[in-house]
Amino acid sequence: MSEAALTLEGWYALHDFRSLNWTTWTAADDEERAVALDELNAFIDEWSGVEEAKLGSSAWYSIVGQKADFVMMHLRESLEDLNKLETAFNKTAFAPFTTKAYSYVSIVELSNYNSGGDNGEDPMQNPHIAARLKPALPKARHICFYPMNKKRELADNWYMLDMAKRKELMYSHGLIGRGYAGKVKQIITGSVGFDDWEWGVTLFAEDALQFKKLVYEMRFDEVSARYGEFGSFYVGNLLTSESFEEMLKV
Ligand code: VOV
Repeated sequence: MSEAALTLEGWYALHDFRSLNWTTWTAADDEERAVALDELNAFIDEWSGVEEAKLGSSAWYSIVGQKADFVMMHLRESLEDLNKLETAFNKTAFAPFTTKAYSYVSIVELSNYNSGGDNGEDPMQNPHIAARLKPALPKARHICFYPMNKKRELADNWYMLDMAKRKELMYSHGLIGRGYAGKVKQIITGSVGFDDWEWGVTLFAEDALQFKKLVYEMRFDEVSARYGEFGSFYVGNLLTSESFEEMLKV
């Protein structure tokens, strides 16, 4: 049996994708729409307190294309916290104007492929590692999310490669990624046992074109070229209360 990579886990993650029901939104009167937006803003205003208390982080982006209209990405200490958040949204007067589009449940994950090995230290006490496991989501202009698997086919089975080979392959993956330092920030969340794919990939960038450049370059790297399997891609733009209200103005 091949040796499993050791993983460190941080905050639980929920990507909550919603679509707007333009028919009911445009049919509502000004008063109904104002109440709905007030309750939505009150819900969103709570996120900054959670982030300041270092108990989680949330981000809010519009989605381009027909898969969804916006996504709320939440990182929190527990699955219960995530459950409370989606329920709190569902209770707002804004929620009836939306429909559920897609969701993804996972947990921020770091694996030991690139670490030097066990040096006796508790990795959770390392501030660099802690900051990656419990990150404040960047308020970058764009987001890109997609789920992925590592292949388990007879000829190409990631899970049957030995640790040394996987380390070697992941080293090259990391090298490509490092070429995008300062341009793309990645948050890898593990979802084995939680959702339909093995990982969620969330990328943040000021320039959306860098998503295409990075994902394309990685397609030629063996980890992705041979072993990567990908789900649907969601790409979007940073939202603020002002830009969301602007988008909803009728
Ligand atoms: C933005 C750049 C970037 C950088 C620097 C980077 C680096 C690294 C390192 C150093 C490591 C290993 C240690 C760890 O940190 O866990 C990883 C791990 C991982 N990655 Fe990555 N990755 C990037 C970016 C990046 C992208 C764009 C993708 C999607 C692949 C694609 O083809 O679309 C990806 C996937 C993953 C996955 C699924 C894992 C977990 C694999 C596992 O088997 O456990 N990743 N990744």
